[in-house]
Amino acid sequence: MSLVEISEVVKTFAARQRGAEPVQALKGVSLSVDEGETVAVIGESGSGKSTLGKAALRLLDVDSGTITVAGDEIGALDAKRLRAKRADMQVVFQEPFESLNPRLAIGSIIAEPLQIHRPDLSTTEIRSQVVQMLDKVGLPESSATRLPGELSGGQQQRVGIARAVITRPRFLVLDEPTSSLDLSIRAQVLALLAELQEESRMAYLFVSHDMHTVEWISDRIAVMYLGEIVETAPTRQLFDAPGHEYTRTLLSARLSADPRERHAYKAFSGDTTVRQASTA
Ligand SMILES: Nc1ncnc2c1ncn2[C@@H]1O[C@H](COP(=O)(O)OP(=O)(O)OP(=O)(O)O)[C@@H](O)[C@H]1O
Repeated sequence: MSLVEISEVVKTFAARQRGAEPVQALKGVSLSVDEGETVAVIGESGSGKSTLGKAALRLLDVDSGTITVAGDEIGALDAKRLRAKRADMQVVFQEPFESLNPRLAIGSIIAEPLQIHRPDLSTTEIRSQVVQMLDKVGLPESSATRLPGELSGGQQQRVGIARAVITRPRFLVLDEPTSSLDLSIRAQVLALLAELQEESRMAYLFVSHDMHTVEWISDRIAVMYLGEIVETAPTRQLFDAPGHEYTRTLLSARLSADPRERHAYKAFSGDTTVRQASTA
């Protein structure tokens, strides 16, 4: 059994506008992630990638299906056990600044998960772990007293990563963690994520629309289209010999979430469901 087992997950959202149809964001999605493995989820905007990432951590409840993380079916946990389980499964979002409290010093932000999950630790122990963590993510110790707004985007994302891994989770969801960063900084942050994974054997579910990023970081790739996984394959195999026609379109278009580039999909002529959707 894999560290993370997602099985037949269905999630429907009520329509955002009155009178519109509900959105079936996940239509029976199954996916597994092993210890030490990075599985990327790719697909165009609105295909359900973020919903899958959130469901995998029970940041939202699903309609049906099961998600097991390190032996616990997270949908079945009561509030107290779910809270404890959060030490084991964490998330890094796309916009570091939006996910950091602008009024808290960096040291306090990174310490917070430890204060919640490790009440046995003394203030001195927590402080020492925060200092070690700053070093590990490549930030100077002096940044502990700074506010998020005083750091660059890349440094802010290092803080987001430090906060996510300080409780030594076994499973990390990374939702476009480098999309808001400049290319050179992006490479550094990806290298940091790879290094952390190598040390701790964390399982990564890596949501992205950037083919270059996923080619570099992932072991396997799941391709999502309109709430379904249409193909899962080892990264090299997916790039060299994509099995599904939609994947081929994604690769040739070097998918962008930018709607102005959506016209690329008009060229797609895959199976009926996909063709109908791409021209809708
Ligand atoms: N809270 C919500 N209420 C209603 N609809 C939602 C909600 N969250 C997501 N959706 C819809 O569910 C579908 C999947 O959204 P999701 O954000 O998972 O896609 P995505 O592939 O991550 O897209 P992006 O790359 O733009 O982040 C979309 O049609 C979206 O509009």
